[in-house]
Amino acid sequence: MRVKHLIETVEGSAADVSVTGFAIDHRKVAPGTVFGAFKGARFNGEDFIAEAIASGAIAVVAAPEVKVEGAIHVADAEPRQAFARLAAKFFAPFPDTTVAVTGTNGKTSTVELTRQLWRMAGFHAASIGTLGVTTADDQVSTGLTTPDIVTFLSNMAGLKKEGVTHAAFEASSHGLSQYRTEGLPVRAGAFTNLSRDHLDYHGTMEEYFAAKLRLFTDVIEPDGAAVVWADDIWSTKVIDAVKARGLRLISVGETGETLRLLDRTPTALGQTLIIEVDGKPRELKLPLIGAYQAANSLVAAGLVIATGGSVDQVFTSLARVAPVRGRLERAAINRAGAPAYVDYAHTPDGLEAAIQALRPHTDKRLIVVFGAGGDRDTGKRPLMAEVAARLADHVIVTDDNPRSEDPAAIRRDVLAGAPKATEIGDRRSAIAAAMAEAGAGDIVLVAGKGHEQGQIVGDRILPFDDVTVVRECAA
Ligand SMILES: CC(=O)N[C@H]1[C@@H](OP(=O)(O)OP(=O)(O)OC[C@H]2O[C@@H](n3ccc(=O)[nH]c3=O)[C@H](O)[C@@H]2O)O[C@H](CO)[C@@H](O)[C@@H]1O[C@H](C)C(=O)N[C@@H](C)C(=O)N[C@H](CCC(=O)O)C(=O)O
Ligand SMILES: Nc1ncnc2c1ncn2[C@@H]1O[C@H](COP(=O)(O)OP(=O)(O)OP(=O)(O)O)[C@@H](O)[C@H]1O
Ligand SMILES: N[C@H](CCC[C@H](N)C(=O)O)C(=O)O
Ligand SMILES: [Mg+2]
Repeated sequence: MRVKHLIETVEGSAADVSVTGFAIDHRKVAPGTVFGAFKGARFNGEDFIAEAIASGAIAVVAAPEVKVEGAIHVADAEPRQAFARLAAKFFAPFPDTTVAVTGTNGKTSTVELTRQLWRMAGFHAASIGTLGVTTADDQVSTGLTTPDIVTFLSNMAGLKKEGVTHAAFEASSHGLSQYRTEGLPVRAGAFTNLSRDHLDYHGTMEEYFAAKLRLFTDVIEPDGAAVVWADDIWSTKVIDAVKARGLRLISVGETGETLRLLDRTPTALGQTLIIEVDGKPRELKLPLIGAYQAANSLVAAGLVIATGGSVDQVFTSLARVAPVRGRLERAAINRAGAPAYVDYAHTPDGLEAAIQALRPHTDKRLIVVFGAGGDRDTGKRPLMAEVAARLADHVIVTDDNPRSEDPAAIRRDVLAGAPKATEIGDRRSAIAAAMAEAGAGDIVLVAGKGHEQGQIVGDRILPFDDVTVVRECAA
């Protein structure tokens, strides 16, 4: 591709130069690369412009006031957004039908369920998010929920080349505020919920919400659709923005209008839902437990309907969905017969949802093991503990990715919200204690890490998998 096909304003010989790729890290620049120079949390990409040009960058996307010598300066007050638009032109084409999911909790679950529903409808479908890039025959981890813009767009283009026609991706608030998932046409977007998380980054709930709202005000195509979980306290604001923009609205939940949840009855391995569609009640036997999984299933159903799926087909498929890795995953049953579940709950609201999901499945004790991550919102720590102390019978506080922080100090922050909890720093010992304690009829919940395969201590990732450890402790 030549420069003139990307940047119309360039004239003369520069317009005929070949563009070979895009990079936001100067160390990845090769001859012919377009370099994006952005101010970040740790570095200022503008400091690397000269080095990028020396390595062969032919154009630099940067703020207007920045000095660029020896390459084309694509000046924009929002350089990350301008870079996303250009990179998308370079990497296109993408899967024809692309949808995004935002919200504090439920993004991974919803994109994965959407992928499954599309697949059951006969489409070649994929999802991108915390679990990596998932297709019917492959799962490749990317490390972050929304990887950087270059990885994101090249992954999407790669999926198209593999024949994927339908893709659902997670739009995290970090990703949205850094324009990490932009540039390609988004046919529909979904909002799952908003509750406390990531205030270390966003500062206030209002700012955090504003980052998520951009999906609806800026990112979805003007003639696209929005699926909104209607029962959250922030949902009205999302619905107002969707209506103001003239997007097609699909609302789901007890107060939803498109798919209205009338009743929910837990069963041994799932739940029976009564959902009103077009004025008529329909029964659905969902093979997943917990109110939160019913919510995510309905949002996924909304996305499939928003992109042309039939209601009948969606309902038939929902009865056959497979569990999502690390979300209320039944990992083992101990010698006394107590089941142990692994769940990715890592916010106060998520922990509440996970415990509430399991409550109907025991009339005895519920033992919860959890911790809080280092280098993340510290304010959520005591709040998670308060939830656990209020809703569980025994709380064991342990470590969960301390990262650069002192694990004992993190535990102290957590324990402030649950003074009666047991403290066992080592995660394996904490899980072992819970598994040893659980008697017949009890339930163990190991929360916080879900699918994760490592414990991040300092800058090392030590292999650790909650499901494996639970199984070892049950044996
Ligand atoms: C706070 C945050 O979100 N940081 C992310 C962000 O970094 P940044 O833009 O602030 O980058 P920076 O490191 O300060 O560098 C600034 C610029 O200089 C460039 N640079 C830097 C150094 C150098 O030698 N040369 C160079 O060119 C960088 O490539 C960058 O463009 O952009 C980077 C690349 O896109 C990400 O890797 C990085 O994620 C860090 C590692 C991270 O931990 N992010 C977490 C908090 C995160 O984003 N999590 C959410 C999950 C949220 C959820 O689902 O709950 C996610 O979407 O994964
Ligand atoms: N709809 C929901 N309402 C409340 N809690 C939920 C909901 N969906 C999921 N959760 C809780 O959040 C946890 C994480 O779910 P999931 O991975 O789907 O969310 P996510 O938004 O992708 O999270 P992340 O921000 O880490 O990417 C679950 O294990 C569960 O405890
Ligand atoms: N996407 C979330 C996941 C948190 C998972 C938990 N295990 C932790 O490390 O805090 C984050 O990066 O904040
Ligand atoms: Mg996720």
